[in-house]
Amino acid sequence: MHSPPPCWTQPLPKPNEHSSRQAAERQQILTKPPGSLGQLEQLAIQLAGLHGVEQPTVDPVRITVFAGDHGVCEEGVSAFPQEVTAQMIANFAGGGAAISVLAGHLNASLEVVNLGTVGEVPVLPGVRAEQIAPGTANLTVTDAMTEAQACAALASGDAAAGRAAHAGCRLFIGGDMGIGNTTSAAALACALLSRSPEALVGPGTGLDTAGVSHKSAVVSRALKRHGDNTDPLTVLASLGGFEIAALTGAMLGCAARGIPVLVDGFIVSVAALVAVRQQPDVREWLVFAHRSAEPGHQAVLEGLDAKPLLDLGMRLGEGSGAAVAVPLLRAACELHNRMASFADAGVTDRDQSESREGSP
Ligand SMILES: Cc1cc2ncn([C@H]3O[C@H](COP(=O)(O)O)[C@@H](O)[C@H]3O)c2cc1C
Ligand SMILES: O=C(O)c1cccnc1
Repeated sequence: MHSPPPCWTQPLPKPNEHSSRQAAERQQILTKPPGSLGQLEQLAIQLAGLHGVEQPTVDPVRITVFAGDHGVCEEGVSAFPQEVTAQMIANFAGGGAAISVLAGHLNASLEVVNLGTVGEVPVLPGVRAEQIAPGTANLTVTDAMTEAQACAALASGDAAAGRAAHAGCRLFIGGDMGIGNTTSAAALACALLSRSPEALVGPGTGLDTAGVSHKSAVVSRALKRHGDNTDPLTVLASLGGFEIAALTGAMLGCAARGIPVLVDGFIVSVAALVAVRQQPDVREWLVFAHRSAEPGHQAVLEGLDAKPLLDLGMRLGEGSGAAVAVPLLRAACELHNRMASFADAGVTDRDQSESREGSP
């Protein structure tokens, strides 16, 4: 009997309202016009509530990249061949991938979880072999995963959240690697948001216009086969991927353990959408890092009522867009924790001057 990890159904913790209130009050006494640090103020207050402290920090940061292959690649939906998934796992371990460089630059710990690739992956440092199958099934023909496989992937993600908690991490970034996964993510988003493939399918790694049309038709066939079921586990198993399901499990697992998640681009946001449909309370634990250039991302962000911090035209995945936003979260915390108050710095506050002006 396979079942999803406990975070799939158990109540998730709420942010600590007392700490957010304390942090909001602190923002009012720092030596700046109230609100002048814009979104950085809201970020510090949100992180304070999530960590249950007046003065939050996001370090140490954990980045976990989940990798898996997609059976739908046999429909010709990616500009790149499927063997790239396994090759990139080796590149993550070797330090040459974008996310490897960013993790080193940020002093964040990086782990890679291989959930199953067509190409063989040797034993590599930093790569966990958690093979479910050598890839999902072709989702135009049959369910991408059995429910047992989807549950195994959710559990892998939850276990990654558990390792991050055990290591004392205060911020989690999930990344994706899987050639063909923009097709799976678009199909999931169409099913959950009741949108047409034409609205959500994009070029992924670089399809031309004809390629995008073909990919839309592939997603249409998948949706026809799937039907109108919107149960999150059913949709995930039918149209998802191992790495997408693991990302969903990781986000729920992080919320369950009180770890905020910095959400990357299109793929990770779709995994977040699945998580939110299952457990709406997970939403409060998510900070959205960037808007991907993959056109479907905007609709997914709207479905999550999310306003991302950055819009850099990035469309890589791997957790790279989230990694790039880490310095903003660090800056928000540093400013919040280290700026002087009006009283401590001997700077006249607005109310003080008003009361002086008002006095006879
Ligand atoms: C060298 C390389 C590195 C990547 N790193 C992330 N992706 C990203 O692109 C893929 C999704 O796009 P599509 O659906 O068009 O295949 C995923 O593997 C995603 O992680 C990469 C893609 C390539 C080619
Ligand atoms: O935004 C993403 O996550 C993305 C976009 C294109 C290709 N891979 C990932």
